[in-house]
Amino acid sequence: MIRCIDVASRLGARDVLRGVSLDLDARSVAVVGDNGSGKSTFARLVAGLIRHTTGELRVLGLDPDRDATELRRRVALVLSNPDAQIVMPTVADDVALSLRPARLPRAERDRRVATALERFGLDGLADRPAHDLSGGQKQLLALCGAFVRAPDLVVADEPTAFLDARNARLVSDHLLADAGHRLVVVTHHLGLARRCERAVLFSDGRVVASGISDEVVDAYERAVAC
Ligand SMILES: Nc1ncnc2c1ncn2[C@@H]1O[C@H](COP(=O)(O)OP(=O)(O)OP(=O)(O)O)[C@@H](O)[C@H]1O
Repeated sequence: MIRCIDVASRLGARDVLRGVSLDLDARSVAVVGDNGSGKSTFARLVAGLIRHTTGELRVLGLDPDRDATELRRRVALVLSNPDAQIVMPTVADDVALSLRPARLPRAERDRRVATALERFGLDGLADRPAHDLSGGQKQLLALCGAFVRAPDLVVADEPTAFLDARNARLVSDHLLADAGHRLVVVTHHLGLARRCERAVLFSDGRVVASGISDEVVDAYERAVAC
């Protein structure tokens, strides 16, 4: 799913990621580490939002430099702040916006939006103003907008950050569901990280551990306890 060979990312005057080499072929990968360790930068690289400076990167076999359009079509990004992702006035219109690039016939677009809203329990809220939703409902709306496109890879950056335990569980269940997509999730929620197949631990812009998620999270917890 993701292959990095000695990848570096320089943002402004800073080398934010350095010497990142990874070969990840799991259905779900958690990205963990301290604040400022480079997790979000890694997520943005994988989603094609920013370019790496040196090294070789492949995501779903695609080269983000050469295949940027294809990468954006196949990868959906979900951020921790759902307000930042709401563009359209109503819930249904906001989800439909994600399908605009697909140029579907109106009936097909409406059908897919309705199915997605139902899947995320938002079908009763289709005509509500999107900004009036609760924090948890907005995060579900952001997920809905990502999943309606049937992406091959979902990259989620702290998707449970503002959620209560119930909604965090709901969002995690949707992200981890076996629905034909792969997942890369940046999270400080180590329970969610442990539910992923693999995990990567970042420290100061470098990968310091990668492998079975329980083992990587154990290593992180030991490092934090020191
Ligand atoms: N556009 C930028 N220009 C310069 N420095 C940046 C930029 N974006 C991020 N950084 C720096 O890169 C480092 C890593 O940031 P990043 O957001 O990837 O960390 P993170 O591990 O996701 O942190 P957190 O857990 O706090 O969200 C930080 O020191 C940050 O200040």
